[in-house]
Amino acid sequence: MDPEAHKEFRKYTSDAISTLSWDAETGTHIPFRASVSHKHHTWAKTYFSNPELLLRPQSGKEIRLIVNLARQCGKTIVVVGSGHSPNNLTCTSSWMVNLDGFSSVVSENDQELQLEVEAGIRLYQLAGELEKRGWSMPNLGSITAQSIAGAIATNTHGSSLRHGTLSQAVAGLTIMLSSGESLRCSATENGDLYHAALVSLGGLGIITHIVFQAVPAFNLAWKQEVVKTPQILDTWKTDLWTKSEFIRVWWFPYSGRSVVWSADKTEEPLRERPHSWYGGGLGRFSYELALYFSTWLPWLTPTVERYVFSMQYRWEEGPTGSAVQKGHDALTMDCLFSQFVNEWAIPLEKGPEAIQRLQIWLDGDKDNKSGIPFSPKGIYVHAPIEVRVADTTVETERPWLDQSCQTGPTLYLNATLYRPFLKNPPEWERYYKAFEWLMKDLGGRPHWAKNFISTSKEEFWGMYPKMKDWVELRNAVDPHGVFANDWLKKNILKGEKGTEITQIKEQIKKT
Ligand SMILES: Cc1cc2nc3c(=O)[nH]c(=O)nc-3n(C[C@H](O)[C@H](O)[C@H](O)COP(=O)(O)OP(=O)(O)OC[C@H]3O[C@@H](n4cnc5c(N)ncnc54)[C@H](O)[C@@H]3O)c2cc1C
Ligand SMILES: O=C1O[C@H](CO)C(O)=C1O
Repeated sequence: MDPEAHKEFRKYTSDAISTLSWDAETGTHIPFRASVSHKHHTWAKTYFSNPELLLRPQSGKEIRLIVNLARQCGKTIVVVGSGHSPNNLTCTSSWMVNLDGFSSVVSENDQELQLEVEAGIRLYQLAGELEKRGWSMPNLGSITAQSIAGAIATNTHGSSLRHGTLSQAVAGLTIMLSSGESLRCSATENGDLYHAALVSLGGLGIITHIVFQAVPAFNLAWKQEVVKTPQILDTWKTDLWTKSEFIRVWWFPYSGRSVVWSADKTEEPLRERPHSWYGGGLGRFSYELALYFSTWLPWLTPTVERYVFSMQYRWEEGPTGSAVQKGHDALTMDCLFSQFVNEWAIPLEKGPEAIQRLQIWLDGDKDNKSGIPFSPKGIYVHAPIEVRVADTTVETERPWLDQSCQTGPTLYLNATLYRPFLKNPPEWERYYKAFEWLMKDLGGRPHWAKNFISTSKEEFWGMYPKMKDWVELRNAVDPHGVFANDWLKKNILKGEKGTEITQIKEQIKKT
């Protein structure tokens, strides 16, 4: 941007901030945290964007001020939680809002074990607030860095056939629409908006409050064991997914082995997880370095993965670690460093076929027994492929954009590819194209937050029976398109047009 244009731009946006912070009711300026032309990137540094303004409101009044001004000035708003979505869902050149400063507990209901919180609260903060009260989150994914609103907006899940996705623990929410109006929603109040907003993709408004349904605090006794992968397939329909409350499987396609992690609630005393040099900084750095070299010598990848597997776990079958930890500590893990993650939800019963066909493909796919119409030649992948489940057989209405299987329990296959020192792995797009072809062949739908690369707007409309309802409701509650952000326009919204941007001062005087 040339110096004159940049000077003009800074004046325009400093006007915006001074206008933004003016509170007509009190005739004073609200102290406002805003930064001009912010540099945003996702956690994994997979995507970058340059929002014109990053605004960090600390109160509901400030949030309403921002929404009203954005509407009046034809700006779009993208709310960013902790920016952990690996795709470009939170990228924008317009206004970005972050609620890290809007993260307090509002009220609690001891009888119902419910906590109402401001929506910027991070999961680890929420876990701490619940623990103070002797409560816990019923289920969790791999980390707790996300904001609660951000985690549910893309339908974050854990791995248990006795729990659904995290959205299932949301008993109610309050959403501020582009009109500036706030609506409380639940299964019995504004039910349609509630089911649309439970997986909102940031497209309906700013979720300002969430009523979280907790459970009594619990500790988990967990163990992990190395098994030959065929054993996973043999026990798929018997007790693999039912023998414990929480179960996740890490599949190592070059080792012929998988690790089964299982956990159940316990009264036993806490017992720390085993430490090894491999699990610390040195092990993590040595893995990243080895993967970096394998980006130059891809054929080395299987050897690296087998070495890392034997260091991290063990080669022969059998137990490889156990502990007793608080629920939210046991369920989370170190997800290492920058990565692409391409995760799809398919019907649980299709799991063995998915794993067998992908393994055949990765082994070279002689005679094209996998049925995947792309060559695996020269493609080497990283491990593990995460194999996780959710109980999506609940009778109550599901979130409209819930990517889980609608007719029974769901399997999630997560094809993680690491980016050692931010370097993309070779042939990653060819791998993902083949993986996604297989997932679609098995009736799958991609995780909204992750790095899917070959699903069109038309395909999404075919995948989701409630998509038309969701878009119609979205357009009805946001006629000005304040929350019709770039990602939604590219992936979901048909024929959406943004509004013209006019001068902020003149705009405010008129209203
Ligand atoms: C290391 C790592 C581990 C992960 N583990 C798992 C896992 O185990 N299981 C799983 O399913 N996913 C997992 N994820 C994905 C992650 O849970 C989701 O991407 C989640 O959406 C990120 O939450 P966030 O707060 O960072 O939201 P962001 O990525 O910042 O935003 C996500 C969406 O939420 C919207 N949003 C945020 N706040 C609000 C608000 N207040 N009102 C309205 N919209 C809002 C944003 O606009 C955006 O559309 C993982 C990601 C990483 C990087
Ligand atoms: O998106 C995700 O990243 C981690 C894997 O590293 C995980 O479990 C996800 O889900």
